[in-house]
Amino acid sequence: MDKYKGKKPITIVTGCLGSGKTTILQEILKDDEIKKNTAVIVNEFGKVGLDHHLLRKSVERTILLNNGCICCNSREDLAEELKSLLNMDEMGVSTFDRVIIETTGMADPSPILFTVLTNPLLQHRYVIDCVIATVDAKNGLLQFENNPELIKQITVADKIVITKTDITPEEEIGELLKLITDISPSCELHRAIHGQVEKSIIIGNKASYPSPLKQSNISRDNHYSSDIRSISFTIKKPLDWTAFGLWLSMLLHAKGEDVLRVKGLLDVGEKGPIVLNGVQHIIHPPQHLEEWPLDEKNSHLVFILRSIDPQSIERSLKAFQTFLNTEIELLELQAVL
Ligand SMILES: Nc1nc2c(ncn2[C@@H]2O[C@H](COP(=O)(O)OP(=O)(O)OP(=O)(O)O)[C@@H](O)[C@H]2O)c(=O)[nH]1
Repeated sequence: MDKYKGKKPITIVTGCLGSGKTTILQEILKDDEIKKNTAVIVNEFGKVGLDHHLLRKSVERTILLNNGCICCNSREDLAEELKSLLNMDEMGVSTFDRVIIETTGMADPSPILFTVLTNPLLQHRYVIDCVIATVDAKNGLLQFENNPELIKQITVADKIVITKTDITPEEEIGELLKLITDISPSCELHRAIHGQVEKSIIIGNKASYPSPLKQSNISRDNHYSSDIRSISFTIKKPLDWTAFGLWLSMLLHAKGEDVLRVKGLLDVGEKGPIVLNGVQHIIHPPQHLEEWPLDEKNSHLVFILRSIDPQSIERSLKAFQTFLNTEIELLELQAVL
């Protein structure tokens, strides 16, 4: 990759919770050439990241950073992973041409840029190729109101991909596009339905980052809104999917706006699990996987909540577990701030 002067390009994919980052990566990584030459770093809240299981199906070289949020604290873990990838590449153990970093939905991506641009070794060996922000057409207007990090993501991004245009009226998309271009008049705009994008949007950009304007956004102390918590569960036995659907509908009916994200890999007694995916009031059509992405077959369920006591979710789930015909165990309770 001469145009990068021997440096390995990094693409950062950011975007609000559930805005379609993993879906785009899964699509891109179907390309054999990209799959072979790409290392993926995924940052998720909590111990039970689910996205990396799904991405690992595409690329073996998928690393989960779950020690807090990639956007805050020290980014030493990210720096260490990037160095260790270089070591493996040099030893020929696992070679790669490019890194894709998927941030959490809550992330301000600028500390990632800061890490790469200020660490002497990383600066010498990597180049930030491009920052892509996904914006959910269906939830975007609401997310603009409630999620300050979306504005940071948009201001830092070189390219914005509007997702879920298939389920959003054109007028809403128009309103959203206007907001985005008001915030970032020079960004490139693209649309994606179910992750289908031109691969050149993600791969093969020119190493133009950072522009002086965007560099001024880079700081370490940006943070996301407080009162956000995550809670995750393991579920030991197959659960009753219909009863679970009922429980979840009740929860979202009562509190949907503050259930920022729900994700699950659920054993419902079939050969493979169901991937559950919800953003606020919207539950996307569950995906039935042919097989489990890992040897371990326990169900996992993760909630990211705003202004909701996570333990109330635990109490409610446990009270309902007889109907779910299973046993729910708390895996982790994380105060994000
Ligand atoms: N209808 C529709 N659904 C989509 C589209 N893109 C993604 N989805 C669905 O939206 C849900 C969330 O997508 P993900 O790719 O997991 O979102 P994410 O940004 O990686 O989520 P986090 O990592 O939790 O922030 C999934 O159920 C996807 O299938 C789209 O263009 N149209």
